[in-house]
Order: sequence, then C-alpha cells, then structure tokens
Amino acid sequence: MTATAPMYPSVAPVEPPALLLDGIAKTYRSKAGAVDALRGVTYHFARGSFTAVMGPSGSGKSTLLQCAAGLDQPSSGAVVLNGVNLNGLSEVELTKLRRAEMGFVFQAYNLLPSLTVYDNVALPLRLTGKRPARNDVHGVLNQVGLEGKAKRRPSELSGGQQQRVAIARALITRPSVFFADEPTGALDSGTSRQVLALLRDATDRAGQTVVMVTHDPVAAAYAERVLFLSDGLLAGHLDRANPAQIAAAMSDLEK
Ligand SMILES: Nc1ncnc2c1ncn2[C@@H]1O[C@H](COP(=O)(O)OP(=O)(O)OP(=O)(O)O)[C@@H](O)[C@H]1O
Repeated sequence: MTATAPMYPSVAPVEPPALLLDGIAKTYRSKAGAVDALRGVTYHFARGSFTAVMGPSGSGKSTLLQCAAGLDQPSSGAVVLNGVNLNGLSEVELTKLRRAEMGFVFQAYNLLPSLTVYDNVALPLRLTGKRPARNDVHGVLNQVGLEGKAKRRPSELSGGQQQRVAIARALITRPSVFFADEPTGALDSGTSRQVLALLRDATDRAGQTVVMVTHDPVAAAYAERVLFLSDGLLAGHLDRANPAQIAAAMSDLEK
C-alpha cells in the first residue's frame, strides 16, 4: 500500500477538484465522552474518478461520507464541492446544492413504497421544481435495464432491481458526484456486478465522480483507487488493485 500524502494540489489545477476535503476532523460528543471519528483528512477527488473508501469498523468511513455529502458538519476543516465551500451555505442552500449536484446510493434503497418506479425516479426533479420529461425518466430506466418496470411498485421488484431504481433516481439529475455507502451490501454477487458496472459507467461515460464506502474488496476493485482509513486518518491507498491485493491491505490494517 502507498502512503497517502495529503493530496492538496501544490500547483493550482486547471479546474477545481469535484470534491475537496481540507483537513476535516469530526468529534462526536456524548455523555459517554468524546470520540474523534476523523482526525484531519485532506484529499481531493478528481472529476470523473471512482474512489472506494475502506477501513476497519469504526475507522470513520461513514463519517467521512456524511461530512463530504454535507449531511453532517465536520468539527473543523472544510468540504468544497465544485469550488463551493459547504461551510458557508445555509441549510436551504445546502439542500439545493445536494439536490442539484449530488446523487446518493445507500445499502437501504430508500425508495418510496407507495410510488411507482417511474415516480420514484422522477421525484428528485419534482423536488427541484422541474417537470420531469418522460424521455429522461425512461432514458435512465433504460440505462439501468429496467425499462419495462416503470409502472411497478418497489415491493414488486427484487433487491437488485430496487437498487437499480435507486441508481436511476440518482442519475436523473445528472449529479456531478455520487456518494455510495455499501451500495451492494444487500445484493448477491451477480446483481452487485451490475450495480457496480453502472457506477463505473457513470465515471467512464459521463465524467461523474463516485465516492463509495465498502467493506467488499471485490466491489472496491471497480474503483481506480482505494483509500484506506484507519482510526480517523488516511492510512494509504492502492491504485488499480485486484480484490486479493485489497483484501491483503485490509487485513494488514486490521492487525
Ligand atoms: N453519532 C455518533 N455519536 C457518537 N459516536 C459516533 C457517532 N457516529 C459514529 N461514532 C463513532 O465514530 C467512530 C467512527 O464511526 P463511523 O461510523 O464513521 O465508522 P465506519 O468506519 O463507518 O464503521 P463501520 O465500518 O462499522 O460502519 C466510531 O468510533 C463510532 O463509534
């Protein structure tokens, strides 16, 4: 594994990174005491990159994703998305930015059970006040291989199909950054491959940026870079690694 020096560009890049984490730290305080979940993480995620984030349980992966997506605030440091510092935004501005620029794919698909597949996919556009074009909705359903399922309800679909609806819903706004937290955690290996291929495609064909937290070395191998977190800090990275190399690095970290 290669040590990950803070990836703060020494020369100004031609365009800002899709996502910059600038020294983010997060301390959770409760009656039981304080937990330093992140202890100063600096990293830039290049536009069009697919990065997996791995690390032992409790190393701070979910906290990193939550802070990066503006769902939680770091205790210190800054998150900058497409040149916009999230710290300076009001809750309303943050919600707007999230709806316009970010897509979310979680282990739990978070589909609305009473809506059809079509309406679930169209929802993010309706939330931004736009009238979804039928062709766009059918286009993303086609892209995820579910063109025949538009009128179904989520409960009538398999887990893998539901996750593909969730991906279609994330694709419809053409977000610049996708955040995925264990997107294949509940899926069998064949279905996982389809879902990961869709995320890979988002970076390769559409230049979108994917940040994916996973425990699965096979899933992580779809990313060109795997970042390892340990105890709230970046512990290193692997580039274009295969699942065996990723698993070996993980077991070293867990020793
Ligand atoms: N809301 C919270 N309040 C207090 N402590 C928290 C909270 N959320 C997370 N933590 C603590 O912060 C640390 C990092 O947690 P986090 O969930 O980010 O780790 P993780 O790497 O995603 O773990 P896992 O792989 O088990 O999901 C852990 O010690 C955890 O117990």
